[in-house]
Parts: sequence; structure tokens; C-alpha cells
Amino acid sequence: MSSCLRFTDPDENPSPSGGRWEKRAVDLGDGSEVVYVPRLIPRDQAWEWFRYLNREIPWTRPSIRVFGRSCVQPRETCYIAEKGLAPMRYSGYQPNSYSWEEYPVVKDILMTVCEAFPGSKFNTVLLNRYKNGSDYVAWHSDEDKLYGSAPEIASVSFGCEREFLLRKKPTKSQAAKGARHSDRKQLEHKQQSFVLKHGSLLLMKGYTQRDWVHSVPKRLKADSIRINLTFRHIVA
Ligand SMILES: O=C(O)CCC(=O)C(=O)O
Ligand SMILES: [Fe+2]
Repeated sequence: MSSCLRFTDPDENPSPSGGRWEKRAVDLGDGSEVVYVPRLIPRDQAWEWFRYLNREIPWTRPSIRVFGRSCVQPRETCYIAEKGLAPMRYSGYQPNSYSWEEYPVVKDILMTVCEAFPGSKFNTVLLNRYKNGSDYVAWHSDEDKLYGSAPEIASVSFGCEREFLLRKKPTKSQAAKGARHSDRKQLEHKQQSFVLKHGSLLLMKGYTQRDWVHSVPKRLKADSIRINLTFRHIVA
């Protein structure tokens, strides 16, 4: 069950720059926070970029390992990274890394993110394409020492609106006891839901990767393509 979001508005205390966007911050507690920008990119510009990404990106649907079993990833992927960075790996899969120079529009999207959040730093991007509502991303966190202890991850969405869920990870003692029914119920209340709109940005900050997991569940009514870019910063 997803709880209703209660937003605070950081623009009530505008920062020196990056203030021309409506931003909705959600404090998840204990040092975790997300900021949702519903209209990072104007609608027509976002459709133009959607068409470019859909057409030009070399999408692949790799085999990954989940709980020791090989399966086809339930969405298409591409990875772009600065040269010389440590390789990225998830679920037993190490994507080929393409260069930023080959995809100028991806750089333009990154520039827009950096204008909205001056001071943020990103050097890689993982792109995902969901052909329709049967494509999804399962519960996971992007916690990896490659990204440091409290990474900022900027997620920009295009095309079909999809639900994005965030759920608190069980604490060590909850995990040790095994998720009893009452604990499970408690954790369900610590779930947040966002409908990520065409041209929107969701910034995950602080301990969101350490303490929360996220997913984009199957939605059989979603009948068109969604493209998502998660900008990340590899520290080593
Ligand atoms: O598609 C999304 O909104 C999220 C993708 C994601 O979580 C990931 O690539 O790690
Ligand atoms: Fe993720």
C-alpha cells in the first residue's frame, strides 16, 4: 500500500540558482530524501528528445542473473560513461560503455539536470526502455561502492507515465528475525509512490540507496514506450 505524499516546497526558500523549476521535496527520514521536478523539460522538447533516444540509442535486452538463475532482462538498456572509469556491473551483467560524444542529446539532458541542480555531478548514465507495461524493474537499490556512501542519482523520464515505488529496507534486526507479519505491515506503510511524468526528474539523495529499495512494477494498462535515464557519479 502506498502512502500519500506530503511535499514541502524548497522554492519557498529559493536557492541562488536552479530556482525556475517547481520542485517537490519528500523527506523520507533518517537522511534520505527525494526531490521531484514534474516539468524539468518542456513537453515538446521532451517529445523531440524521446524520439531521438528511441531511434538512436543502441538498445539491448541482455541476459542477467537473478537469484542464481539466468533470465532476459525485462527492459532494454544502454550505458554511457566517461572514459577510464571503473566498469559498472549489475546482476552479473557488465554493459558495454558508450561515449557521451556519440549521443549529444544525452549531454543536453544532463545539462538541463545540472541547471536545475547546480553543484550536482554525474559522469555515467544508465538508460532503460520499457516497451509497454509488461516491462519493469524489480525491487533493488543502486547501492554500490562505485557511487560512494550517499550518492545522488537523477532519474529523467520520457513517454508513457509509470509508477515508481520506494520502500524502506528492513533494518538488520528485522531481517534477522525474518519479516514477521506485523513487521511486513509496518514496512508497507513506509512505501512511497510517484507517477513519473513525461519530461520529469526524480532526484534520489542522501541515504536513499542504502536504506530504501525502488521499483517500476508491471502495469498492464501502460500500452506505450517509456524511456528513463538515471544519471550517476562513479567516484573511483
Ligand atoms: O526506470 C526507472 O524509473 C528506474 C530505473 C532504475 O531504477 C535503474 O535503472 O536503476
Ligand atoms: Fe535503480
